[in-house]
Amino acid sequence: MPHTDALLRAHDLHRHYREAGGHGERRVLEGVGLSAHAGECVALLGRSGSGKSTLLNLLAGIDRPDHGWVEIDGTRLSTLGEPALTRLRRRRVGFIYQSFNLIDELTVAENLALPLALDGVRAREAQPRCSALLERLGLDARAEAFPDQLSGGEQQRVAIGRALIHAPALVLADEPTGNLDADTGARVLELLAALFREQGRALVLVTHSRAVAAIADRVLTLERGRLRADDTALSW
Ligand SMILES: Nc1ncnc2c1ncn2[C@@H]1O[C@H](COP(=O)(O)OP(=O)(O)OP(=O)(O)O)[C@@H](O)[C@H]1O
Repeated sequence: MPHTDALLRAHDLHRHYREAGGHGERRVLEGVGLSAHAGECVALLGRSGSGKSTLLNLLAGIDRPDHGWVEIDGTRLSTLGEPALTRLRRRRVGFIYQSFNLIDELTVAENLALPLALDGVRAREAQPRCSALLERLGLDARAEAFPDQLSGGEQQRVAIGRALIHAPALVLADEPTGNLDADTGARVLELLAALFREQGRALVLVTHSRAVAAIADRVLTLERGRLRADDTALSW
């Protein structure tokens, strides 16, 4: 696979934690490599405690590896200081969380526009992008509602929009349908899959669910600190 067009590349990532009490180490990641291209969805499976969140935090530049490197859209995160890393995260990465993480005091439209506002995009430029995306999300009638007036599925649709509005290279999703019932989750997932492919982002999706992993182009399992291709996953 050519590396040049990968939006995400991670090489030989190691992350160890000191055991409680200060003796010994918990070796969570021991040589993880991963890449994702435009329009590609990679699902990460793994038992609880296998290190999925640890890996997502390294890919997002929220945490730094003990060894190895991560590149987003050709920029190696280890070359950036904290302000530049924060800027890159705001511009080039979108996050979708299990618990939606919308801001209660902001309307749907304001939540959606937040990544643009944080990046200094003027309201006049942001507005048409927000309107178009709200329509695509089926939320145009809810633009002025607040998160607590929305269903779980609607809240996650807003969160998906917020993760995509600023045209990130990479979208990281952590159990995006974990708080939704099966039907709502399936519809939200369908929308997520359609949108990120249309827009040519790379999506890394952490999940426990086989149904969720089924939207992925590749399924990888984290086990004993390493990633392995899950050959059975695509034929579930
Ligand atoms: N800051 C930390 N300090 C010490 N140990 C940690 C820290 N963060 C995570 N760990 C340990 O690393 C291991 C992996 O945790 P992680 O949260 O990455 O797993 P996970 O696969 O995301 O689990 P889950 O599916 O339950 O969310 C666990 O044993 C956890 O206790």
